[in-house]
Amino acid sequence: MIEKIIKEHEEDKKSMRCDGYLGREAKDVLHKLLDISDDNDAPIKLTREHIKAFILDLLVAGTHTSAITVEWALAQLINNQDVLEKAREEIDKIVGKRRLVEESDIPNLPYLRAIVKETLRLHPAGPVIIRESAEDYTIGGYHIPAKTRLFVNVWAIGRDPQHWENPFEFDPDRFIDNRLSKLDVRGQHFHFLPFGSGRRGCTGTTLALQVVQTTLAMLIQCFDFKIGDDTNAKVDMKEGEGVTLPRAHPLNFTPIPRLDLLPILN
Ligand code: HEM
Repeated sequence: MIEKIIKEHEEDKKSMRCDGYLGREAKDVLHKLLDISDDNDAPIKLTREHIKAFILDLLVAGTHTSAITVEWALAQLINNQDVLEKAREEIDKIVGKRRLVEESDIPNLPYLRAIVKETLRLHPAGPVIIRESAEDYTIGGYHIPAKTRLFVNVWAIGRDPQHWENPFEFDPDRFIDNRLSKLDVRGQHFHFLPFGSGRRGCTGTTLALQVVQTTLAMLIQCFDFKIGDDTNAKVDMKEGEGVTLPRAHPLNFTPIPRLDLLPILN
């Protein structure tokens, strides 16, 4: 599949179909990688293998993780209707009902951002991060020899009662109205590491946040969510198995439009 996409991009390049070649379409990241690989003066020679590995990395690391985070967030919102209502009020007040939420609205939607943080705390799509000790070290009374494989349980840290009040409650307000409001997702606070930390931390954090926050905001803005016929039905929150902490069961619900979508989409 990736070979086919690369070949199509090479054709674009030959027929000068995109921006910088002829000015019609913008170049995407693959066009730019091909440009670099054709550049004989580049400090590092980018091979086809490098390009394939890079694209695969983005697909593997970037798609399922973001999709699962949106799915867990929706499940939590369906089970916590008061939180859903509050998020909807915020979006209706800041964005209104005549246009869709856009990425540029996100800085003005603190409660929505808190919902995503709270989702990442309880359901980190990277539940375990892995390191190797560079040298001998003693920490917390444990001696760790050099070259030991270390597993950091991000999932358990996010639920640790020593760091979180009512850790099992889905409570986005914890990130708004107390000392946790400054708590960031980018690995500066070691009791909250949804994107890891340090030089091997997630390179896609900014993109992931934009995608997850905007997607979730649009869903909240446009739909009510109904499970079966019982208005009080709750979503089963059982976790499944897998490196990205998927749900045990797919999230099945009926989206009920709450806005007149056609004029908005037009
Ligand atoms: C909600 C979505 C995402 C979550 C929760 C997430 C989480 C993580 C975590 C926990 C790590 C390991 C960090 C560490 O070991 O310190 C990681 C690594 C990585 N992520 Fe993400 N990620 C997400 C989305 C993305 C996206 C959208 C991309 C790119 C398109 C991406 C690209 C990567 C890459 C390339 C690495 C490996 C970095 C390295 O080893 O140097 N991730 N991610």
